[in-house]
Amino acid sequence: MEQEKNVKVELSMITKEYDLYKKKSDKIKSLFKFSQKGIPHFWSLKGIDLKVYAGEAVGLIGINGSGKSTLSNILAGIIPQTTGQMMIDGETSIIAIGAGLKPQLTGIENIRLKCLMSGFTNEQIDDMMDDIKAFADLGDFIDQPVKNYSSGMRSRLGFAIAVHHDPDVLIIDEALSVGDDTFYQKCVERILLFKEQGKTIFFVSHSLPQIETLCDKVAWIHYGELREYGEMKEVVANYREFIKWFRAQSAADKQTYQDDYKKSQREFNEDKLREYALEKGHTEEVLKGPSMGKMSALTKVMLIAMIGLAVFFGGLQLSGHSFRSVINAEAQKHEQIEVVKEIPTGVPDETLPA
Ligand SMILES: Nc1ncnc2c1ncn2[C@@H]1O[C@H](COP(=O)(O)OP(=O)(O)OP(=O)(O)O)[C@@H](O)[C@H]1O
Repeated sequence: MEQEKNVKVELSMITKEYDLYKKKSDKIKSLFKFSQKGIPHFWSLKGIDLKVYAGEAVGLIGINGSGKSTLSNILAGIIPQTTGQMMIDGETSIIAIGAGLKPQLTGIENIRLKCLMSGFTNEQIDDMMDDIKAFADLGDFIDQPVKNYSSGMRSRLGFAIAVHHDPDVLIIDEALSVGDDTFYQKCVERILLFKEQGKTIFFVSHSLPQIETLCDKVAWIHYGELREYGEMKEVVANYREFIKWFRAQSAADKQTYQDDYKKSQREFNEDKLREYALEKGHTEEVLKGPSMGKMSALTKVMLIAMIGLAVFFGGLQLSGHSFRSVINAEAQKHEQIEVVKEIPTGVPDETLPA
């Protein structure tokens, strides 16, 4: 029975909204504006619900730009969702081509860096190093900077590091599409072993045969929406039908279809999201996001006040009088006995009387 299974990942109304600034300076200017009016928005994800159990491998499919990588990056904690709730039971690790690898560092240095960042000690890394090197099977290239690697070699290194981290949730974003057959087989075996161990796998791929080999369930993302989620065979069959239908359309009709969906992603907003959430039986609570999504008006007021104070004190300093000396001059002028001693300007002022 499904209820008895262990829920590993639960997403409720996950959205990702991007502000489409024309210039970098517009982004800075927006920090000082209280209204977001006039800034075009784009909702890459429009409220994704997903419940995944231990030991399941879930394929994420969809046409280009549908939101697969956005979702996998949110799952991996690389980017925050704008709104929505995400529960992940355990550690996640993502393998995407080159993700998280430092191009200037060698393969060995990248292994050490990523392992240290994940909390392993140098001794533990020494113990794991030979296994990781063997899995990556890069020969002498392991001592070369990663910037000299092909995409397949980067994928090998990323895969080797990630599987040795032994994550509870493994996210593979197109990383298998660039490897050769031998490496692909090795990864497939490892992924199947992970499944047996009750780990959860998200697998992003345009290759339906790969999805069919590895996945139990499939989430079909379509222009930011979860169009279908269910048993692999059924969803893949429906997706194939859609692709066939889409390819049969004229160039003009394809364009209109895409334009309409993109328009709806630009015109999506909080009201529509609320309506959609309630329709799906969620409460308002679920619409909250991680607080880092957007700056609130209060945060903006505080930021502007702090910048104002910095400019004010900086101005006093620049004009040759520190804030402290101005206060003391004022105090002496009014024959006050108290000497202001400790107003922290951060800059020592030798001109002050002791
Ligand atoms: N930083 C960003 N700013 C604005 N829009 C973005 C940003 N990142 C992604 N997008 C948009 O979000 C949508 C989803 O992108 P995403 O990369 O998740 O799609 P995808 O399904 O992984 O595509 P592909 O199959 O081509 O890799 C796209 O329309 C993309 O243009």
